[in-house]
Amino acid sequence: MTDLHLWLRHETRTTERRTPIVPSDARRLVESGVRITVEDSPQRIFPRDEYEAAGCQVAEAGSWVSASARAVIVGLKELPDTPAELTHRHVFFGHAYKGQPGAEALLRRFAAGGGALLDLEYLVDDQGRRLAAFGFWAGYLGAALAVLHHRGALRAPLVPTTKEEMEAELRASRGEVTALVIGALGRSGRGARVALGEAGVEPTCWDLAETRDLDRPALLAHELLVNTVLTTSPVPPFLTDKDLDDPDRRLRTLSDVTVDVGSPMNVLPVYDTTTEWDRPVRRLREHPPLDLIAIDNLPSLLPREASTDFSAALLPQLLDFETGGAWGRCLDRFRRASTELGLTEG
Ligand SMILES: NC(=O)c1ccc[n+]([C@@H]2O[C@H](COP(=O)([O-])OP(=O)(O)OC[C@H]3O[C@@H](n4cnc5c(N)ncnc54)[C@H](O)[C@@H]3O)[C@@H](O)[C@H]2O)c1
Repeated sequence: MTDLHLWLRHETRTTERRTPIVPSDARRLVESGVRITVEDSPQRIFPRDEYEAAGCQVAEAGSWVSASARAVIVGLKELPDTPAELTHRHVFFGHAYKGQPGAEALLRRFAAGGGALLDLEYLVDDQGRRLAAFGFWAGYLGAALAVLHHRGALRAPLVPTTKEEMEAELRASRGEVTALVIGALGRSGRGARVALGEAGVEPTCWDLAETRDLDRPALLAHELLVNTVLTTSPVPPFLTDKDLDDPDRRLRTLSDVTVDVGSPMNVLPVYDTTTEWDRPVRRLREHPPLDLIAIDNLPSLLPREASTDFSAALLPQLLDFETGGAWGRCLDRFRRASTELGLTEG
């Protein structure tokens, strides 16, 4: 028997239809003695009935603020701006350790309330490998949208779809295109290669070895670039404004899956705002044209597939919540970030 009480919160972003725990995995947790409360959420891809049938209790959207202190609040994306003091342990993607905009403010809220961020991005094994990630589907969609746009076949606004529908669109699209995937050996890179393959495109694949001494003319000679790198220390940018102004540039479509906008790790400091589902493409240059796709919630476009894979990876970690070393590492990372900001004593 465990004392663990997980509280699955509603996501405030209206386009966020994913969930980190799908009903079938919620059932497994309940069967192992975990108590689960699920907030009602109009946009979540799995309906509340399926969670109820799995043995979860249902609560109102946003009611986590008054959940018992020992409940662990589980979500994916950003918290609402209130309350100012965060008292619970929160499991989600905080984007708070790379100096991102809003990072310090979030950590201050935890410091003020005595709560803790257990950031899913830092849930790693003892070799530092991520244990649960959406990367594959992010890369898949980043490349899929790019190739569809490049071929004049992208419809906006974007709406959530299924793998079968996306695959059919990719197969039906036509047109020669030279594509480069950077970060090709990672999860997103693999997804990008699969999507391009479905579109009949064989991309050039670069990873660490190929960017150590960056061949800029070779990069600019591709028509489509999908960036899927995950950097933990600053590296020289892959593209600068000067490259964008190069009249010989063949690059026409840039899909940045990494979207490290505003972070010192950003390898594409040639734009400063993401693009969104209603206007997924923004023109960065006219002569010659260069279009940008930089959407930071790509896997939400395939909410069922992305949630199911993510939840399957998270389940063993949740079953191991009280004893798992991975959560201890997450907590250590949070404490280190708070100490570095002078919010807590080291
Ligand atoms: N846009 C979205 O919706 C979305 C969703 C999920 C993940 N992401 C982001 O996608 C990125 C990739 O995630 P992942 O799960 O694929 O990570 P990953 O660790 O599986 O793969 C990253 C790859 O980048 C490579 N790499 C690192 N530095 C490089 C460099 N300087 N040059 C070339 N290659 C380099 C690594 O060797 C690795 O193969 C992350 O930044 C993640 O936050 C975005």
